[in-house]
Amino acid sequence: MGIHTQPSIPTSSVASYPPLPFLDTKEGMGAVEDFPVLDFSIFDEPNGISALANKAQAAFETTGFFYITNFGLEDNEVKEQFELGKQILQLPKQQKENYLANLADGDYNGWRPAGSIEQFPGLRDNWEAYHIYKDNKENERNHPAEVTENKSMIYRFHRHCHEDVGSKMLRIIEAILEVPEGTLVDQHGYDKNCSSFLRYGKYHPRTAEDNEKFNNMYVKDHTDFGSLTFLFSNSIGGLQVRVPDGTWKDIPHVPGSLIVITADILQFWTYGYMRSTVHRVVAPPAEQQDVERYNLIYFLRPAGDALLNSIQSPLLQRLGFNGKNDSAELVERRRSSVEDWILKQTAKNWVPASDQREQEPEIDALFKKL
Ligand SMILES: O=C(O)CCC(=O)C(=O)O
Ligand SMILES: [Fe+2]
Repeated sequence: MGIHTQPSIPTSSVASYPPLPFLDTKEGMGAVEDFPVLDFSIFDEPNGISALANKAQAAFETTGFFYITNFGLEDNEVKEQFELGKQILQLPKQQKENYLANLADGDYNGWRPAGSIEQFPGLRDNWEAYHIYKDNKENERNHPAEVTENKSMIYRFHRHCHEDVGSKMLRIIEAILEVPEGTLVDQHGYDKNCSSFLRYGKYHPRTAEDNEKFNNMYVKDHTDFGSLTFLFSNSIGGLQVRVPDGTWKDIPHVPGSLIVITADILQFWTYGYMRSTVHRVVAPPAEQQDVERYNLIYFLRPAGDALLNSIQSPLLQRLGFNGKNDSAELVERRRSSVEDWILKQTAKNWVPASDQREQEPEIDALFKKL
């Protein structure tokens, strides 16, 4: 059914890079009890998938947000990736410019400079990222030596996120939806043409005065565009999730965990039963405010030619998630492909701040009449 266990990643030369500042702080962090932790070590046990499905189901109905532990990568393998990201993003600007992503066309493969988008009128964002798309022919491009020299290590990590963690998570969702094995996994074959990618990100710290000008915001409220997003938890705060009563919760660091964010495609596919997580990044707590905030994220997306049409699920039928009350706009939207949705959403990042939709990700607007 498409789940492949990858061998673990060997320690490479990257391990000798200077370590990142992994700070230990509680300030600004919420309570971990608010979100479930799925222990993947039980996945292959008899009833393991249904136990994990039972644990995840309520989260999918509310925030779409939870953690995974024991996901098959050692702490030092994850740390090695953070360090590699730091190494790439510390390269001189002129060098990174050789690897610019074709952002205007919605293509993130390569370097995305800080300040690419206007966050508030006249004010540009403070984050840059280096993106590595899947190891497929159509994604080939030039990369700095830091990438090419570590290519096999990077792609093994990439594949583990996609084919192991991603497939297991999709299998759990298939169990929740009571659909045949493979219904979702098969739409995410690693060899299919899609825009899944690994992000090495870096937020440049701002002064307290600048933070105030930006309403303390690093990344405004948004949902992610693919199916699932996996963020490797680290101790630098700032990530927040919107909960059903409309308030925001700080996301606590759970050492050794992977943070899961549900993204738009799952909301489309389930007639809105599963919620695309509304999240944002604010300036980290005071004691971390001067720290460069690195992140490491895998964005899992289905094949680009898959449709936004919903899947046939006995659970959804029983619960009445059948699209009967969908707006004409939503019905129309469902006829488009995954690639079309992702490209249109990405393009919106380039809309001037004064014309941007305030406080309401488009997925909220499309589904609010349900
Ligand atoms: O940096 C983070 O914690 C989250 C970033 C994020 O939401 C994104 O890149 O889509
Ligand atoms: Fe996000």
